[in-house]
Amino acid sequence: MTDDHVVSAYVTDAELDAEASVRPRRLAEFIAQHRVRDQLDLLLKGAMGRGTPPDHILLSGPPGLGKTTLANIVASELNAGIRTTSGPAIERSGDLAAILTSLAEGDVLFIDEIHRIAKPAEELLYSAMEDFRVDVVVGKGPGATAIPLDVEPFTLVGATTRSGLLTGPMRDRFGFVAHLDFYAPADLHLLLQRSARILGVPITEDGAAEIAGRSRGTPRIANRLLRRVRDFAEVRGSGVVDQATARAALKVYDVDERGLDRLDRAVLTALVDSFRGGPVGLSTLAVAVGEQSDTVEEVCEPFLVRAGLLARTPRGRVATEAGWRHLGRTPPETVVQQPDLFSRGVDS
Ligand SMILES: Nc1ncnc2c1ncn2[C@@H]1O[C@H](COP(=O)(O)OP(=O)(O)OP(=O)(O)O)[C@@H](O)[C@H]1O
Repeated sequence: MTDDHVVSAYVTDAELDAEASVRPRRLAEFIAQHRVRDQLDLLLKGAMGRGTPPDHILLSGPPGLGKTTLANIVASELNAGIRTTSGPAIERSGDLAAILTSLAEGDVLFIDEIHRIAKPAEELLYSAMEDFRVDVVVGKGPGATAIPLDVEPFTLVGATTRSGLLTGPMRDRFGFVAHLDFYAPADLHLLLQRSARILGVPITEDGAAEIAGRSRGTPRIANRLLRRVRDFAEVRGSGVVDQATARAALKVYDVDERGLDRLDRAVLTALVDSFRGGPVGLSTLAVAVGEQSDTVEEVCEPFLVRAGLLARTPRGRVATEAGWRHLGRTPPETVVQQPDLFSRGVDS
């Protein structure tokens, strides 16, 4: 899914070049996620020492946290070539066989959204991953023949936002599985300073902190907000990204101090003001804010739930205590308590 709102974790095609300019190329430049970085470092160095390709690698986690970046880093660290494709792009097993048989020894094959690969292609991938060979079936019915083809030893890097949708046999074939988690504000602060340095944007400590706190734990959003604040600083300010500039710029884009945008706040406000905090059904809530149920469910709710501002209960959506307080209201005594997953600083 792609959409263009400023705090979306998804990338638009128009942004790809802007993203590429700040994308880390080596493991040492990859900010935070220390556990994953350490484990990958060992895996890659071990394999390089032995002169064999490392185990296949599965990266899971929400969009915008660095899976594509890590896949490219794996290839650079191994001094290997990389071929990139995605699950939905592989419609027939023949498409995948063509890619696999054209790989050079030691290449990295990166398959994004690997949970969306078609079943016949997935089965072909099993033998390629395990035995470095594929059986390509030629013809149909009783006359069909399987032609075995060799595949050069390679490393598959699979990325998925929905690891629960991967089949057991697929998951079992990855020797290394890593989960990327949301970034703590302190890590996004470092990331923003690095990006600002690369882009030649002067940024102050409090400017970086202001943007980091509004970035929903997601590097992609942090980098996007930095680009928007830079525009504001250059057009209406002195060119320096400081706290006041960041606040003024993000007000223009309707991103509040927790990273909620206009629609997120509309949902929360409707829940609190029109339904006394809920519970209320999704479709009723969607009508109240004049949006499709899908948009509320897929675009707003995942963040509101993760930020501990809204809870999904069997009886409907409810505003949590933090949700009431975020809008500056006093919650009723019976309100749902919900942990705030963002401010805990996961995995660092
Ligand atoms: N740890 C990190 N350090 C520095 N920059 C990062 C880090 N993680 C992500 N980024 C930056 O954030 C942007 C998004 O990262 P990336 O494209 O790798 O995310 P993704 O998880 O593959 O997202 P998607 O699932 O949408 O493909 C990139 O511009 C990348 O440079």
